[in-house]
Amino acid sequence: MESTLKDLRDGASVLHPKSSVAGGVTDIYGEDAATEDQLVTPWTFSVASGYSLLRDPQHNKGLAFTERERDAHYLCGLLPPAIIPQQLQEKKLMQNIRNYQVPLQKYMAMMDLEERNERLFYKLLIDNVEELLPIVYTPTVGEACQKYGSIFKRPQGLYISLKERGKILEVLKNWPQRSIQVIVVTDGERILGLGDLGCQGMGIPVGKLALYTALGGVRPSACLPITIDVGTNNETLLNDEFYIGLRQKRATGQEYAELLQEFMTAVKQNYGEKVLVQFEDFANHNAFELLAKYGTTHLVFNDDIQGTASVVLAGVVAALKLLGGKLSDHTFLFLGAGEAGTGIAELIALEMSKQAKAPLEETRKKIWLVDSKGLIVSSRKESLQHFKKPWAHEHEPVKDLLGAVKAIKPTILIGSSGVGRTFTKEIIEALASINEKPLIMALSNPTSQSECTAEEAYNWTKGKAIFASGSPFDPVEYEGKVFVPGQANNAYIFPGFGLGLVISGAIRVHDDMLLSASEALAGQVTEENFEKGLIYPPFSNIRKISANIAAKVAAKAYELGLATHLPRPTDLVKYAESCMYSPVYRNYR
Ligand SMILES: NC(=O)C1=CN([C@@H]2O[C@H](COP(=O)(O)OP(=O)(O)OC[C@H]3O[C@@H](n4cnc5c(N)ncnc54)[C@H](OP(=O)(O)O)[C@@H]3O)[C@@H](O)[C@H]2O)C=CC1
Ligand SMILES: CC(=O)C(=O)O
Ligand SMILES: [Mg+2]
Repeated sequence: MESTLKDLRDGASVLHPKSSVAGGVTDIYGEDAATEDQLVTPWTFSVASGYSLLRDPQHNKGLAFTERERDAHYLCGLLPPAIIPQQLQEKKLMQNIRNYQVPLQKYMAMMDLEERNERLFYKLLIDNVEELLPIVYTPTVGEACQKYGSIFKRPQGLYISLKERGKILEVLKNWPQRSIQVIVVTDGERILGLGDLGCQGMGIPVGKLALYTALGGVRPSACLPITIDVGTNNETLLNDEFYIGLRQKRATGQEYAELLQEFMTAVKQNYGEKVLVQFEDFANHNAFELLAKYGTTHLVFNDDIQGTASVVLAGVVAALKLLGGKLSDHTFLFLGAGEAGTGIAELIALEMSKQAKAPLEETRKKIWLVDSKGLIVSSRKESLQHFKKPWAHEHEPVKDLLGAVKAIKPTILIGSSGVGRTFTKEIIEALASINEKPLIMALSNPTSQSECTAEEAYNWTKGKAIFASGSPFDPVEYEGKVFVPGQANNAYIFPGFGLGLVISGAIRVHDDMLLSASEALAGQVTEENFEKGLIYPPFSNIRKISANIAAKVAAKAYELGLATHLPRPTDLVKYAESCMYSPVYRNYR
């Protein structure tokens, strides 16, 4: 009864849902503390063996089960005689995956593997990250979301729709894992640059969380993908007989806000204050508001606004080695003034203001944005959405990007419009005529929405450009020289960033943590990378990179008094590494 006494000492009620029962096991869902008329979830736990062990993806090892394990766990006869170690299983599966010609087939093979044998899935992803990232993540995940209704086999993650209004807490309790550390949630309204994919956006939280584990080392059982289904305005999906979501137009206004409020409250109630909620691919009319509203009460992070800002700032800071000058010596022009565009602009302005000890209002003036109506200027201020207003500088109206390049003369051009091929030959040539080495970042995903291709960037600048894109491009040969494009994607940041929050027990996200993550990433670019024209390190080193990011983010959390994991570990890099999930098979007793 020790913990019950402790609860009483702490002033908690004996019926507190987190109270412990005899034996010291935490009664997480309050089954034992509930009164007879309260509803409880009848969870049971058992040791998997025999046939069910082979069908349990968390514990299945396939042909890697040893003789002793086969004897001890009733597996004899259920497997052919060969014993194949994990390394060889990996070799065979990589061969199978390479045999598929179509990326979506590779995606489906990877998802099947995840459902069959989770550790082997992560072993493949970690060891072959550069090859498999474009499969489980952008660009293929975009196509998977578009076709989710047809390729859907088994549900992954939690679906919370308007039908669950009033019982979201109960829905959360249906999820088998209880110690959740990271939730990635979408409402599917702005999936990459592909627009409203409704409930089929689930591929994104699933993919992002696979990266949380593979790239950042957060345990898979601590990750929870969620899609909030409030309907879709995508007519094609509404008329698609295989569509898996609610067949109605999107709920908005109070109805939407109340569902999100119930969700955020239930999440905190169920998982506590330290669970990280990552908002992903919400449309900007909700994204900024949700971040502002819940940023003061929950541990929330918007990957599109904040993660993207941190990764782009890192790339720009690294690129200064090639471009020369300080951050404040450069002039930035964005195509796209939404979540990504204004999020990046704000973090660059913040870093500039810290470096130059200048007011934010001043440093913002080095940054210009173009939206679908042209250059954002002061005469448009009244009609602008709130997140664009800080960027409405004094200038005469300019109707398009070409005009803006000529008028503003940027040194750095950033695409965050979600619209493919908007960096035309004329625009890139105009940029190259102003700059010895223009930095071009075409951030929009997937590949079809990239503002230009790597080949276009190098050809149209006659090999002068430093180029990075949101989705990967192959190296390009121009006049006998090979140019390696970098990948400016928030996947460099969010896994390490989240790990840093988790290991420090952070309770809030602070902008200074984004700057720390950025600094850590920029610091990982080597001379060898620079020589190839790269402004990001290769993804093959991502676990080391993530540990460094996590350590810097955690250090900042401690410095700001936002960390609850005490005492602070002395060597945070080593500590981060020691916390990272390993996909190597465990031995069974
Ligand atoms: N590489 C990475 O890590 C990331 C990439 N992205 C990508 O960035 C893109 C945009 O995302 P996000 O910022 O969230 O989207 P938003 O919808 O918030 O913003 C899009 C912006 O682009 C503008 N725009 C759209 N079409 C045009 C056009 N033809 N000409 C000029 N401007 C245009 C919009 O103008 P208006 O406001 O007038 O409608 C809006 O300002 C997506 O493709 C996404 O995949 C996002 C996050 C991370
Ligand atoms: C990468 C990402 O988060 C996006 O394109 O939305
Ligand atoms: Mg996103």
